[in-house]
Amino acid sequence: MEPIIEIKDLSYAYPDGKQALKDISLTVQSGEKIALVGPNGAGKSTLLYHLNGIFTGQGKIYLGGMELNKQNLGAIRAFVGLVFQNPDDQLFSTTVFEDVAYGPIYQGMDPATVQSRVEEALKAVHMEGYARRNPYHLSGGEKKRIAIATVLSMQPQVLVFDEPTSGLDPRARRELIELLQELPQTLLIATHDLSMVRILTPRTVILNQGSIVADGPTEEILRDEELLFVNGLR
Ligand SMILES: Nc1ncnc2c1ncn2[C@@H]1O[C@H](COP(=O)(O)OP(=O)(O)OP(=O)(O)O)[C@@H](O)[C@H]1O
Repeated sequence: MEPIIEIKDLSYAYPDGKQALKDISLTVQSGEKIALVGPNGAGKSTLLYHLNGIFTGQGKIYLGGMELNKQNLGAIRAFVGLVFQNPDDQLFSTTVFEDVAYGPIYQGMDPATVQSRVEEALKAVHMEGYARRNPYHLSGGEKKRIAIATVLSMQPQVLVFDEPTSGLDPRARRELIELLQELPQTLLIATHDLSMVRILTPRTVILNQGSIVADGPTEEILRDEELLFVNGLR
C-alpha cells in the first residue's frame, strides 16, 4: 500500500544557519496515529511545518503520492490540515462561520457546499450552534475545537497537530483527547503530553536535535526509561 506520508532525507536550516532537521526519513500509512515527541527545540514544529509547505527543506516529501512542490501546494494544503499550537494563529474572523468557511470559500466552492462543509466540520468537533459566535470570546478549549474545524472543513486526509493539549484545563484536555480519538484521519501530533500519547497514538517517534532517534510502538517506547531519560522526556 502506498504510504500517505513519505519523508525522504529531509534537512532544514533556518536562515540564521540553525540546522533544525537532519536527514529525516519517515513513512506513515493511512490511518496511523503517531506522536512526535522530544525535548524543547528538537525540531518537532519545524518538521510539521514542512508537511504543508510552510517551510521547504532539502529532501523529498510525498503526501498521498503527490510530491510536495510549488505546483502541488494547493492540493497538498487541502490534503494535510495543520492545527497550530495557538488557536489565535488560526482564528481571525468575527464569526466562527467565517473562520470555518474560509478554506472552502478560498477554494472556490459554491455557497451551498460551503454551508454544508461548515456544518459538518462544526458537528465533528461538537460545536454545532456556534457558527454566529465571535471566536475571540470563546474559551481556550472551544477555540481549539474551532481551530480544528477550520481545518476539517477542507476535508483533509492527514491532520497534523502542534501541542494540541497545551494550555487547556484538565477537563478541556480530556474532551480534546476524546475528540482526537474520534477523528478518522491519519494523525501526526507533536506533543510533550506523554499521558495523552499513551492512550491516543499507537506509534511514537522521538526527535532530538533534529534527528529521529526512535520510532516504534508507543508501549515499547514509553516503557524504555533510559531512552526517555536521555531524550529529555523523563
Ligand atoms: N525562526 C527561527 N530561526 C532560527 N531558529 C529557529 C527558528 N525557529 C526555531 N528555531 C530553532 O530550531 C530548532 C527547532 O525548533 P522547533 O520549534 O522546531 O522545536 P520543537 O521540538 O518544536 O520545540 P518545542 O518543544 O519547544 O516546541 C530550535 O533550536 C529552535 O531554536
